[in-house]
Amino acid sequence: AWIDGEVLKVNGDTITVKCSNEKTVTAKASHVHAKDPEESPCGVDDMTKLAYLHEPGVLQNLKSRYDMNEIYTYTGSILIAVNPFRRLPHLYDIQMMEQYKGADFGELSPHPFAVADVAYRLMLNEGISQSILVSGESGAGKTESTKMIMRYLAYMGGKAATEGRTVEKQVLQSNPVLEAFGNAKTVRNNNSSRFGKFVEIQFDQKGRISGAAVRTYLLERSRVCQISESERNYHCFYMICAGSPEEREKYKLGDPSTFHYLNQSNCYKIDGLDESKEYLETRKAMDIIGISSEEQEAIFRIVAAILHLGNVEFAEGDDVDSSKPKNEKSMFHLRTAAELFMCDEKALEDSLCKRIIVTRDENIVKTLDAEAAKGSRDALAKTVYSRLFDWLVTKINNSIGQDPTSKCLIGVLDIYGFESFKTNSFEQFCINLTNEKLQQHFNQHVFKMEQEEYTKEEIDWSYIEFVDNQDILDLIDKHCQMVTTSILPPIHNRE
Ligand SMILES: Nc1ncnc2c1ncn2[C@@H]1O[C@H](COP(=O)(O)OP(=O)(O)OP(=O)(O)O)[C@@H](O)[C@H]1O
Repeated sequence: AWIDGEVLKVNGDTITVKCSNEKTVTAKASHVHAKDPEESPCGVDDMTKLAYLHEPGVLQNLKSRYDMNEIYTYTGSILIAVNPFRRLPHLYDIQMMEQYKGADFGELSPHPFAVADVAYRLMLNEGISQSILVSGESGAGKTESTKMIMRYLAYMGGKAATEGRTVEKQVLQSNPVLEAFGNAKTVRNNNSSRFGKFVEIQFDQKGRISGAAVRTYLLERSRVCQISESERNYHCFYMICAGSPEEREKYKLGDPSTFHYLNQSNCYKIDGLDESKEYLETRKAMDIIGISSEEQEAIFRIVAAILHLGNVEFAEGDDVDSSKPKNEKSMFHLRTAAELFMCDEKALEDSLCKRIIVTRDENIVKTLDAEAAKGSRDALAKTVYSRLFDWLVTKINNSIGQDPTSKCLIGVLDIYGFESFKTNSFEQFCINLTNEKLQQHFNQHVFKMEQEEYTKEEIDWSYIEFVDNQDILDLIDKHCQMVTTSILPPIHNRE
């Protein structure tokens, strides 16, 4: 970390500093940064007001503010949020929304409501659609910030005292449903979104919410079958295991530890989270969105079926390179999965233990060995789950409904940030590439376009050095396009 100090001696490009931890250090001048001796201990609410804008200055400012419970800071029109890791309800209540309503940007303390308010006013006054990008690494607080922004927009654009399901209520209630199926506990975040989303809120000419749509990206499918230490599978699996005794009986469910897809990590509970309560809340949210009880029943049947599917193990079959369910226990889970999927048990078994190769003249059935059958089982579980997720999103969109006459919308992009694990897969590659693209968008708008404008208007300014990642993007983007067109089958066949 950076440390405070007092300069004792300057010798060419080396500087000797007496640090606040009493150590004396000699360092290269480029590694030492100036500090404003008159800087306020409370920091500044906009980084552009800092006398010296460099990394230690920015970090020091954020820390000073955080120590005073100020978790938000501006850098011009960008809002930086530092995760408080504790509830701060007073920051987000109705009185707070009232205060930010129509207030000039920068007049009040930095806040997501202020960003949402600017977007709302610009949309109303200039008739131009707006987008708010929320980015940061896992656990930084993106989803929480997105929810605040959506709450504010729902407050501003809500219809007063309307009975029943209003669009804004439906939009807000889509969060718990998406979170139940798309969020999971990770090492860094107990409620980590394992998908990206772009929420579009449409408004009529009077600025009232008239429709909405949620677009989701890159659901982490591998988690359905494989979880690392200290992590969990998607919340909905644990919720259904905590359902009422009748439901557990109906779905033939037991403790999460009895299911292979849940017991790989020895982590079942999340502190302070009551799974059975969450389950009821999710059901309630589904009611509000307009998912019928039959549909809800079908959704949870599939969730339970996936758990049973994961418990089907395979043994060598009678023929060479063939397989069959390992024992009576596996047969039970296969039967239950088939019942819940409402499909033929034999057909399900065949789909796991055999593969059909389609040639021009005939269909050849090839048996699979036990290892390959396990692969088919996992592929089926992942595919069914991701289709269930996509179906839910479509259902949410159909229920909320879009307004074909709407001219303006505000989009909020909440997409997961850079990830780097011990072992990284294709999923991390896609996530990081997306983030690089967002960074490029940011570079374009904040540096490139701004500086071009300065040059055009012949304003005297000093060029800001920034790392431009365009070369990397071109390398991957163009290379990927070549690979995609030359080798890979269409997306839906690419298990
Ligand atoms: N403004 C806030 N007030 C209170 N708690 C917060 C706030 N922001 C974040 N948190 C806490 O931090 C946790 C992680 O935040 P969040 O889920 O928003 O992170 P994220 O950036 O969306 O992470 P991921 O990319 O993993 O989904 C939340 O569950 C919440 O406990």
